Amino acid sequence: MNPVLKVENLQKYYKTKGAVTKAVDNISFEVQRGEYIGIMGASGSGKTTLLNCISTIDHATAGRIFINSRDVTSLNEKKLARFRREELGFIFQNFNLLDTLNGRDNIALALAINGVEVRNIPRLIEQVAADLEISAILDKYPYEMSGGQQQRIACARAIVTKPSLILADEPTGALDSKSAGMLLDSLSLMNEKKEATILMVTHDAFTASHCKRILFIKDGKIFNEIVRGAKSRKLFFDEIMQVISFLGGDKGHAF
Ligand SMILES: Nc1ncnc2c1ncn2[C@@H]1O[C@H](COP(=O)(O)OP(=O)(O)OP(=O)(O)O)[C@@H](O)[C@H]1O
Repeated sequence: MNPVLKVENLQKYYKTKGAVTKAVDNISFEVQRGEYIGIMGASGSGKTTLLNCISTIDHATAGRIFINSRDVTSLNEKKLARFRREELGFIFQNFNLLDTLNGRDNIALALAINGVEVRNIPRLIEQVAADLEISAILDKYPYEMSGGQQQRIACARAIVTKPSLILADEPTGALDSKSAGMLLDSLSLMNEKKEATILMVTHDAFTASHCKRILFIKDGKIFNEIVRGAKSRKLFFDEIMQVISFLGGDKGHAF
């Protein structure tokens, strides 16, 4: 089966005042359907640049990115906008819910924008809410929800359109540890129950320990890769911390 994501010799250089920064320096990797992959690395290592290229928000300097076998580096802006809507789901650090809509309508909007028939929308929302165990908060407005609850609505919004790939940028960054735990449970449910393919950028070793595989980025290159396999989450966490200390991060907040 073709990978959901194939990154091939990706490079992204920034030129500022005569100097060139190689933010992404010849990175290649693949993500298979149903994977839950984390990207870790110190501040400035190139994680966000890599994610922005994959999410088609930024243009690569060289190399190719295939999502569901489509070369997104060759699509024009109009096709990209449609591609993003149909094939990608996004979870941001700051939730990005619309304040004037309740949870249900925030999720409904994603479906409506994708052209889903109005009569099918309530059923799809009930289903995703049951799967992610958020039925009780659907009628709340964002200001009535905790950060963790908002982020779980954002998860539902990201997955309800059945995207090929869900991209999460520091999804636990703005959450306290209890809310982060709830959100991580939602992501694991999405991955296990709905076979969602998730790529998540994070600084945090606890967050990363919920992934099945982690790529470590250093100076724009892949420095190391570790796979959870049959290991417990705790053992995987210890392994992540070992790589981090090798890379020079501190213990409390990973990098
Ligand atoms: N628009 C830009 N113009 C010039 N240089 C940039 C730009 N964006 C990022 N960079 C540089 O590219 C490198 C990688 O930055 P990037 O934001 O991808 O790192 P990161 O790993 O996501 O860091 P952080 O964890 O702090 O968000 C850094 O050296 C950064 O200064």
